[in-house]
Amino acid sequence: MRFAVISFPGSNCDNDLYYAIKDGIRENCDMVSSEDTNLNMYDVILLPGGFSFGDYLRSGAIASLSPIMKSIKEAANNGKIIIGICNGFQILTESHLLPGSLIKNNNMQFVSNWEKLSVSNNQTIFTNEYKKNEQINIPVAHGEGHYYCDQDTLASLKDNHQIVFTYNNNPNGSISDIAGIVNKEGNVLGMMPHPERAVEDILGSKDGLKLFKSILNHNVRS
Ligand SMILES: NC(=O)CC[C@H](N)C(=O)O
Repeated sequence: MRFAVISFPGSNCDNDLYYAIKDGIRENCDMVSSEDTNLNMYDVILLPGGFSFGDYLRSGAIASLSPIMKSIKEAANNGKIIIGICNGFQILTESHLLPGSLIKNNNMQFVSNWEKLSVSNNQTIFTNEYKKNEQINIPVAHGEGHYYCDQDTLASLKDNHQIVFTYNNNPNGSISDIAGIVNKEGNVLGMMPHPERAVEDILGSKDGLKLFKSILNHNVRS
């Protein structure tokens, strides 16, 4: 599989993500600028964490207007695999590739901690290596990580099993403890915690590695 990590001005987790793919699961990976427009050669597109465009306006709002976003939307509609982590999740909601939005943490503070997550849905492209309700340790680092959506959207997320990860000790006020969701079709994942920072024991956990390994079980040609 060919992976692309999209680098936006202000991304700061792009190298970590590149490392997780190259060294963690030993797959082909390129760094692609958000100013580029062609993603045809890639099977998996990764939007990293960081502070794209300084988080001005709202986190992810300006990045969602980048030249690369047209190709990302096309790729998503064609069923390619897309993952947005932290700022990447914010960019995906701002681009309406995922429902809802990320707003300021309830305590109005930046939170940087290890969090216990539950894998609420292990039947996805991203979680098939985990057990159902497996407890995993993944770090968070965000100021605008409170996932918010209206009640109809929440009901539809639940009905369609789109809630993939939940927090055991909600650090930001997210509705229904949501830490990560997929789109209805199941090919786009957004999550606030950082699996790419948990890919080897020396980092404190390698619970994030199974997320990237899960993708390899998906037949891209099917
Ligand atoms: N680590 C990150 O991606 C930070 C996300 C975002 N800029 C926030 O603080 O909410």
